[in-house]
Amino acid sequence: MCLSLRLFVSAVGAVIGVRLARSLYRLIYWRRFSPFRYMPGPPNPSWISGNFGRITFSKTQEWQTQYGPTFKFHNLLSATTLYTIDTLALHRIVTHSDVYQKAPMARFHLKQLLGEGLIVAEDEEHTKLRKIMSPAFGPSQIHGLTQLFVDKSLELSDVWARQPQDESGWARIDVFAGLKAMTLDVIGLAGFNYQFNALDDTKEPTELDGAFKQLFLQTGPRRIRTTAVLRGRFPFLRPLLPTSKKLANARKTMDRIGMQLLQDSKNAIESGEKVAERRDLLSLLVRSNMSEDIPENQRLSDDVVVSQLPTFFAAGHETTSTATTWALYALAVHPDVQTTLRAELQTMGTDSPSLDALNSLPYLDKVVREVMRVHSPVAFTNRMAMRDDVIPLGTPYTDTQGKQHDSIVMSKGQMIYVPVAAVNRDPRIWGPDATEFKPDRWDAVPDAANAIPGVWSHLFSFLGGPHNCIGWRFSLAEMKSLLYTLIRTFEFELAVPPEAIGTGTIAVQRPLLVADPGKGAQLPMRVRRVQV
Ligand code: HEM
Repeated sequence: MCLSLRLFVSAVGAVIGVRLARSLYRLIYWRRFSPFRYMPGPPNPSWISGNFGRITFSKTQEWQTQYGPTFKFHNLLSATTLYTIDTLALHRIVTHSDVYQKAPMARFHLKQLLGEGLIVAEDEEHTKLRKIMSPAFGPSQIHGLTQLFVDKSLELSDVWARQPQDESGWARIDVFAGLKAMTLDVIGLAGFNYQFNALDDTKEPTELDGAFKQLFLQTGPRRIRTTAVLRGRFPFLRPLLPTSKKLANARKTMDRIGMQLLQDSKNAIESGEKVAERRDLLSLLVRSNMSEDIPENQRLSDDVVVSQLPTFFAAGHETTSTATTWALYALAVHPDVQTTLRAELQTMGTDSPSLDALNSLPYLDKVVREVMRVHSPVAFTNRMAMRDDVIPLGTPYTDTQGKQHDSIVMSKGQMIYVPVAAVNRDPRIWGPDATEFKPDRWDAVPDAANAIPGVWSHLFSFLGGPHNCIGWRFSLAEMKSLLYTLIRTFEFELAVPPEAIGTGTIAVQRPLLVADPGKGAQLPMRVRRVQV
């Protein structure tokens, strides 16, 4: 072996040795000295996988009943993870974004997919991006986009009306697929003035659609997935384990098309012609970035602007289609609510309501809030402590030695599971019927709900603090437009028993068939035109 190769192998060996020693030290530390060692929580079934893979909503509910609102579980490689639905603790976690951030491993994976988007930025970079992007998501912008939301909802209802029907007029439709196509078309046009044409089955999928699908493919050969996990977990392995070729090609296509779209937006803005017509988020972002309010040295580079496209795509499209799918599920399971909602919507004499008109419908508003509470589309997120801290607790926990704690001592590196859906369904806040779908509960919001540190409606669905969902107004306007159009036009029933519908274990809670999860997200429904 030549000298340089020997030196290289020794250097890699030394790095691996140091990393392993550090991991071992951390493990011994967590086991013997961590403030978490006496925190209650489920037993660790495996040193390698911990409780990972078993963490479903119902499992965490079981643990909550057994161990209380604050407990620990074990993640991969037995990493201790804090679980808490204590609203005082969650307030500190989401509002102190200098201390509690997405873990480096999560950010690494997100960056691989999305580039330098808002969702991966932290600290000053995040503040800067958020300041430039916020105007694109403000109330007047969303008013302007509502016509697009309604037009696309009408297009979806035309597609559904054309589906084959039985003799009573019922069609069997996977509503999730239709809603996904609709929200894809919307995010293309509203996000970056791009026609995906997903609702038009006479058109071939676009090149950008293909690139995004490739990028966000959940599955892939086991070797590729394992490599991705190793690259995320052990940064020093990254130069030795290259990313998948398909992923790299998809990113290249996306960046190339993104640059073209950005150039189009810049040309339109500079020529001054279409400024008033261009309402897409990208054009607004470009305009905001060029405005005099933003000092030259604070402006975003083209690469960073283009990186926001996959972020809009990832964060803004399946979340809203998932939420609306669950709304149709809830309305099918509660036909009385569906009938009351339809009666309210039919009082409006137009197919094309404005956002103000949609917002003036009180029952629609209650239904949307209740869907976002019971069927929170993002069930959880994660944070890591970037430095030592103490988290106050509203409800103290008793450790396994019988000692009571009114705060949690956090060490740098401590992982936290932020249980969004569990907070929205906490019986201590919403009462014993917390898991039931009852839109009328919004006539009298319980006082305890005021403590939920969420940006919207006493709910945690869009999170709170500096990283709250920037697209919450966008999403609610789109969802209301969809429900307005679809419920006025069609009746909905489930095509399978409610127990046959489940959810996966990933953060976005898509519906799937319990008997056939391999087929992916779907919600088969019976749909027919409203009988007059
Ligand atoms: C029902 C629909 C939606 C739900 C439930 C939802 C939920 C969330 C949640 C929980 C977060 C915080 C994630 C975290 O920090 O760990 C988030 C962040 C974000 N969402 Fe949404 N979202 C929805 C729709 C949208 C839409 C329509 C867009 C854009 C068009 C969008 C764009 C974003 C972005 C860019 C972030 C990152 C914000 C930041 O870190 O400052 N979301 N969303």
